[in-house]
Amino acid sequence: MSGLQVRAEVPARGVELDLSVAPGEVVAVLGPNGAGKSTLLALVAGLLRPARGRVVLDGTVLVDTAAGVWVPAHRRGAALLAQEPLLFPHLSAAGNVAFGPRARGAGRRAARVEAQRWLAAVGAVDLAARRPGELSGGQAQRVALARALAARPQLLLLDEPLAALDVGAAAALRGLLRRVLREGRPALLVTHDPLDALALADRALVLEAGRVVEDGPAREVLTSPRTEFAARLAGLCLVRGRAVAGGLELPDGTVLGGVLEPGCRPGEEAVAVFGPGAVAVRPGGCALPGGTVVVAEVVELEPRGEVVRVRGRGAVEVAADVPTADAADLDLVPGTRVGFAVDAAAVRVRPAR
Ligand SMILES: Nc1ncnc2c1ncn2[C@@H]1O[C@H](COP(=O)(O)OP(=O)(O)OP(=O)(O)O)[C@@H](O)[C@H]1O
Repeated sequence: MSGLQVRAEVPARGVELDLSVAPGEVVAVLGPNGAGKSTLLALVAGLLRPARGRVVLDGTVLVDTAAGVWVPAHRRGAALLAQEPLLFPHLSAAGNVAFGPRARGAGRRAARVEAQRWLAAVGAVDLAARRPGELSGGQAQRVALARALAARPQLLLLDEPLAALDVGAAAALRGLLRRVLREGRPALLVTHDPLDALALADRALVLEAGRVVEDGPAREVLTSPRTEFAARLAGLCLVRGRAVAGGLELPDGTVLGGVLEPGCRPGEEAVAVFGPGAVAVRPGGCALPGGTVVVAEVVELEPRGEVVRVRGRGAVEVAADVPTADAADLDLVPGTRVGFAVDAAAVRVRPAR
C-alpha cells in the first residue's frame, strides 16, 4: 500500500493517533496547543518512539513496535521543515543544500550541481555562498526548503514553516510551497492558519487531546465544522445539543431555531453552526421574528473594522458582529447580560459526528 499510514500510541503525551495520507495528498494538521501535532510529525520523522504502533511509508515499515522494527530518522525518506530553518551554521547555503545529495553518496561536484538546481528552484541562487547567519528569516527558510527537497524525500513534514516569517516573506514562501506541494509529493502540514490549510492542502485533520476529531476535505472541515476548534478557526459559532424539529435543543432546554441538514434526525446529538453576522445583540432580550434569543454575558469585545465581534457566554457560547456605532450605543462591556438574537434561517443543524 503506498502513501503513509500511522497508528501510534504515546501514553506519556496522551496521544493515540490513527490516520493515513494518500499518495500525492497534502494534509493540513490543525488543532489547539498541545493537541499532538508536533508529536505526529516527530513520530513519522523518527524523532520519537511510540509505546505501541506502526508507521508505514510507501509500503516500507518504518516502525512496528510489535515486530521490533525501527528505521532511524535519516533513512526514512521523510524531510522535516520546522518553524525555524535549523541550517548548519558553519556551512554556506549551497553546502547546506548539498548535504542531502552528499549523504546519498553523490560526489562533491555532482552534489554542488544539484544544490545549485534546488537553490534555483526556490529562487535563492544568489544566496549560495552565504552562511545562515547572513540570511534573513525568509531567505533561510527558502534555503531550508531547498535542503529538504534536495534530499529527495518521499514525504514532506512541514511544521508551521511560515509562522516565524513576516507577512511579506510568508506570502512569498507560501507561493513557493504551493508550487512544491503540487508536484505530487505527499505532505503533512501543521498550521494554525485556516487560509494556509485551504490554499495548500487537499485534506484537513483536526487533532484535539491527542486524537483526530475531524478529517475531511479542507474546504469542508473549515466551512462545515463539527468541533469548536474548527468552528473558531473558520470564524463560526458552534453549539451542541439535541436535534429537534425546527432546530437544536440546548442543554438548558432553549430551542435554537435552525434548519436541519439532510441526514440529521430529531432526537440525535447534533451541532448548530452559524456565522456571527447572523446574530444581533438585543439589550432587552426581545426576539426578532424568526429568531431565537440566547441570553448570555458579554465576555469579550473584539474590534474588526466596521463591526465589533461580541462574544457571549451563557448556557452556550455565542458571538455577534455588531456595527461599531451600535456597539457604542448599546454600551457593551464585559459582564453585561444581553440577548443574542440568532436568525434561524442562517442556522444549520447537523449530526455531531
Ligand atoms: N518533549 C516532550 N516531552 C513530554 N511531553 C511532551 C513533549 N513535547 C510535547 N509534550 C506533550 O505532548 C502533548 C502534545 O504536544 P505537541 O507538542 O505534540 O502539541 P502541538 O499540537 O504540536 O502543540 P503546539 O500547537 O503548542 O505546538 C502535550 O500534552 C505536550 O505537553
